[in-house]
Amino acid sequence: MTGRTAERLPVVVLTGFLGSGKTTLLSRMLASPDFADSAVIINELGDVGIDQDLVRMTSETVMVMPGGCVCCSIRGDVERALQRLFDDRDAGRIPPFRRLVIETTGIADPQPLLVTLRVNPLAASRLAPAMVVTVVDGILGRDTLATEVEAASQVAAADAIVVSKRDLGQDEALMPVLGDLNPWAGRRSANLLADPLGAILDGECRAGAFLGHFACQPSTISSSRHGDIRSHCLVLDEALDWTAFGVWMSMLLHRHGRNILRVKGLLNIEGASGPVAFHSAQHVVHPPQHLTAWPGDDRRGRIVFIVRKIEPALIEQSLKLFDATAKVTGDGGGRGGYLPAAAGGSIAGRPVRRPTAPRWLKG
Ligand SMILES: Nc1nc2c(ncn2[C@@H]2O[C@H](COP(=O)(O)OP(=O)(O)OP(=O)(O)O)[C@@H](O)[C@H]2O)c(=O)[nH]1
Repeated sequence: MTGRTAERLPVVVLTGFLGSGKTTLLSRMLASPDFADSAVIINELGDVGIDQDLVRMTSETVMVMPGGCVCCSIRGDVERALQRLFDDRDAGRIPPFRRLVIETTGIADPQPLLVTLRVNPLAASRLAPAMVVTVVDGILGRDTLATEVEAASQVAAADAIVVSKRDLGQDEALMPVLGDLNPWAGRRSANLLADPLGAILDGECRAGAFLGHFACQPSTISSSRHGDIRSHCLVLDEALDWTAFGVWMSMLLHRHGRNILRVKGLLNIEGASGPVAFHSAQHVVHPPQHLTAWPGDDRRGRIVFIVRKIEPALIEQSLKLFDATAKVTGDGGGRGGYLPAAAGGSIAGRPVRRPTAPRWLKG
């Protein structure tokens, strides 16, 4: 090994379909001494990122590439991001880092990124061959693999596959499917919220053990692949009524189900002292997390939607209308009917007054 090769930094590409658990795993990694001194590049769909706000709490060197998908429209941005990271590091403008983690968007085919990392001169000279860790949703994974070509490509590219959400009751038929798709990758079943990191990422995956991994295939992707999928970020100046939001979200998922690929929000809820993190992937709504503090000075709520075949403006209009109606109706307004708790959604968990739903939301 030459002196130059010895300086090449390990790089992990963290991929996985929307909502599978990439950011959860990334946050765990960055909190671990094994991954101290990591620089992070996060590629998020949409103009306003949520992930980086959460991840920035655990790492100082986070670079975000919003607004496109790393596998198609912004490949040049990867090269620029790398250049800037190394320039800033060499000039002492950011803390020195000894490894790099790149989190792709949930709908990225990672192959073009891997090609870029191999052929870009800066990457080729400063980075070791990438190690690909693919997170597969333990509940939705099999369905997603059957319908989303990018999800299959993510699994195919993996050196290590982490199957998340074991605690929620994983689909037992998923592992054999993953084995068929990629017999070479190590596979782990995990509860990303609770398992020790060492159990999630076995020895092969840990920092420092990345050299000599795999050769990737040339890309065949075209940018039109994501034609039906759009992301949209809502920034909400005013605090939301939690009950109205829960009812609205339940109706939205009930009505538009599989075409709501992902919802992620940092919500400013009336009466709450900190933000509430909200996640759903397709029809699965995760329990909201009450955070103690906002990641920065901006206290406005923001919700990112990744949808297929839906006009994002309609979502925005209907939420605003719904929330406004809830506020006008108020507790004693008496204009709305009562929803049973089940229809009101597990979020609210109590009977709620239903504001008038826009026709677009009705089934
Ligand atoms: N119970 C449980 N929840 C999990 C697990 N892994 C992830 N989650 C939850 O799943 C939701 C989505 O996780 P994220 O880490 O944001 O998923 P992601 O892959 O980064 O999503 P995108 O950025 O949209 O692609 C969050 O509410 C997590 O807390 C797990 O193993 N168990």
